[in-house]
Amino acid sequence: MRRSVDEHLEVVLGRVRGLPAFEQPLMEAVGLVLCEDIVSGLSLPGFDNSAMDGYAVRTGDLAGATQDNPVTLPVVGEIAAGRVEPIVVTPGTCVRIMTGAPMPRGADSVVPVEWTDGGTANVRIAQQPALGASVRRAGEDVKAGEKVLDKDTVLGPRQIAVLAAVGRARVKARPRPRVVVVSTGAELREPGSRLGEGQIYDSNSYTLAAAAREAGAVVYRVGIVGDDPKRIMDTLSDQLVRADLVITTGGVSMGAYDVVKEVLSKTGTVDFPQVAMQPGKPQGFGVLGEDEVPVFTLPGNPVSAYVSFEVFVRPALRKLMGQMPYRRQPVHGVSLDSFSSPAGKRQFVRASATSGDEGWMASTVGGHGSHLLGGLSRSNALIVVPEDVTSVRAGDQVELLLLDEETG
Ligand SMILES: Nc1nc2c(c(=O)[nH]1)N[C@H]1C(S)=C(S)[C@@H](COP(=O)(O)OP(=O)(O)OC[C@H]3O[C@@H](n4cnc5c(N)ncnc54)[C@H](O)[C@@H]3O)O[C@H]1N2
Ligand code: MOO
Repeated sequence: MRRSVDEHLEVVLGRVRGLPAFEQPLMEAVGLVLCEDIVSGLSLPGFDNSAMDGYAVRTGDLAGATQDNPVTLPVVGEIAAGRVEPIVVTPGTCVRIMTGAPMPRGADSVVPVEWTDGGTANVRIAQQPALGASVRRAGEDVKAGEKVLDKDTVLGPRQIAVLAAVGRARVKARPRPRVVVVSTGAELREPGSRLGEGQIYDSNSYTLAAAAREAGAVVYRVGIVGDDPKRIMDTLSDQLVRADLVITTGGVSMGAYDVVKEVLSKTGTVDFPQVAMQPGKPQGFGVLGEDEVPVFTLPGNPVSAYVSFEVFVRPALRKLMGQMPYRRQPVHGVSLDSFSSPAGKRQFVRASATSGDEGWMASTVGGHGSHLLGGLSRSNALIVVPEDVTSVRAGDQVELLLLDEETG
C-alpha cells in the first residue's frame, strides 16, 4: 500500500477522536483546552477598594490644598486589606487605608501617602485628589454574569489567572493524552548500561517520549522490548489499559526480523503503508484492543522516527487534546543551501533556521541519512520539499516547519 503524506495524515486524523472532557483542578488544566464557557459568578473587583496605600477622604474637604498650604484632617481609623471596619468618613475626617482595602462609607477618593506627612492621629495633605481618584470600582473589570473565557480556549497562565480570580477551583477541559512509547530491536540497550558488540543505545524511546511530553501528553516510556513477537504483543496488550495512544519504533520495513509489522499485521486493525516521504517511508498506523487505541508503528531509523512524530503523531495528539490547528503550520523562508530531493516524495530536510529583517533563512544541517542524530540535534526546523520538486537552489523560497514553536 502506497500513500502520500497528506493521505496518510487524513487516515490518521480520521481515526483519532478528541478525548472526553472532564473536571480538572486548575493546575492540572494548564495547557489544556477548555470545554465550557466560563461565566463569572461574581464581579471583579467584588467591592470598591483602594488602589493606593494612603488616606480615604472626601475630596471636597481638600479644596485648595497645596504643598505650602496643606489641609490637616483627623484620622478616625485604619483599614487594611481583608478587613471590614464599620468606620464612616464624615465631613472633615479621613481614614488611613491600604491597597486593596474596602473603601469606608462616606469617602469618595484616596490620597496616596506620598502626598501627606503620613500622620496617624492627624494628617497633613498637600494636594486635592480628583473625585474618585485611586478608587477601584466594583465590577469595573468583570461584571457578575459576564463571560470571561470561551470554550476551546487553551488555558495558559493568563486564563488560569481569571479562573482563580472568579473563584473557579476546577474547570471542564480535555485531558492530556496518555502515551505509551515502546522501542523494538534486539540490538538496543538502555543508556547508562554497557554496550556489547553490534549493540546501540535506545535513543528513539527517549526522543519520542520527550516529543510527546513536549506536545502535552503524559508519557509512559516502556523502553526496549527486544524483537520477540510474543513479548511485543504481550507488552502492547498489557499497556493498552493506560494508553490513549501507543507509539512503537522499529521493525516495520522489509527485514527478516521486522516483527512489529509481522505481529500487528495479523490483528487486521493496523496497516503498514509506504508513505511517499523521506525520511519516514515505512509507516504503520491503526487501532488496538477493544477500546480501539490508536497505535503508530514508526520506523526505527532515529531521524525517521522523529520526523514521523512531527508529521503524523503530533497532529493526532493535538486532535486528542482538541488543539487547533492539528497540523503544524509551515512558514515561508529562504534556503541558504542547494540540495537535491527525490522525485515523487515529500522530503523533510533538517535545517537551522533564523529569522531576520528578510524573514526566515534556513541552512541545512548534517546529511540526509536517517541515522544522523548529530545534525538533528543542531536543527530547529525542517525544510519541506514538495513531491514534484527535485532540486532546491540557494536563494529559493521554501516552506519551513519550525520545530520549537509551541503551537501548531
Ligand atoms: N530492503 C529494505 N530495507 C530497508 C528499507 C526498505 O524499503 N527496503 N527501508 C529503510 C528505511 S527507509 C527505514 S526508515 C528503515 C526502517 O526500519 P525498521 O522500522 O524496520 O527499523 P529497524 O530495522 O528495527 O531499525 C532501523 C535502524 O534504526 C535503528 N534503531 C531502531 N530502533 C532504534 C532505537 N530505539 N534507538 C536508536 N536506533 C534505533 C536500528 O538499529 C537500525 O539501524 O528500514 C530501512 N531498510
Ligand atoms: O524512510 Mo527511512 O524513514 O528514510 O530512513
